[in-house]
Amino acid sequence: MDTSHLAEHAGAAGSFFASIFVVATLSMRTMIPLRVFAILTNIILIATAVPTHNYATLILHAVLLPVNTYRLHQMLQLVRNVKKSVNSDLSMDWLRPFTTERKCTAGEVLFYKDEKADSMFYIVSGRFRLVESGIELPVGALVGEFGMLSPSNTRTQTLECVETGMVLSVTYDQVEQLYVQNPAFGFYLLRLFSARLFENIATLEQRLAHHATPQVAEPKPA
Ligand SMILES: Nc1ncnc2c1ncn2[C@@H]1O[C@@H]2COP(=O)(O)O[C@H]2[C@H]1O
Repeated sequence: MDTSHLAEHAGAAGSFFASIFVVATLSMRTMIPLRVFAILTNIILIATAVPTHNYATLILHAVLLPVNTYRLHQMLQLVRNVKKSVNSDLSMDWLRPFTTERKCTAGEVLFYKDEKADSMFYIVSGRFRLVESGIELPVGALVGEFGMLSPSNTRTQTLECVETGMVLSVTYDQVEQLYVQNPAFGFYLLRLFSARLFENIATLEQRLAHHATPQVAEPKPA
């Protein structure tokens, strides 16, 4: 039986469906649906390349399929870990693949107040202190997000290393990409930012109230 006609039809149908999936993939705005559609496109093109003996397409999509699958797995893991962090304030180890290590020695200043900001830090070890407020940041804390979200993109405080340690730095460009791709990460950042903002407002209110309290004069001895 001549199967060449069947192979031709399978190839044409496959190309038609693959074209639809390519358009769908390229029109996806977020990373997870984009990878899902890319994987479906790879599978269709592999399946249709076999009967038509289109080996170039077969090899290309056989290479792209594991790449897309791995990237999808990474994204899903990221979203899962971010959700855990949002719910229970767990460690942010999931951020590690997107960061650069930086060693800090005691006395070193990571950034100064009012300086232009382009990255945030995740504290891995050592001790770090915000100079103006005196707040000591624990291991596992993320610091430097105000610089990204404030209109002037400048630091609101100075960060000093008190005891030698290590931080992971992540650029705002990278954070913006994660923010757009993962609404859960964006939500985590907003919660962190607003919690600290409220804390700072409460501290300022306390200071103001303290200064506004009328000083009661000591009664003079008779
Ligand atoms: N109340 C707070 N507690 C912990 N960290 C804070 C607090 N307020 C500000 N910060 C951090 O201090 C950082 C100083 O640099 P940024 O302004 O870029 O970002 C700021 C926040 O990440």
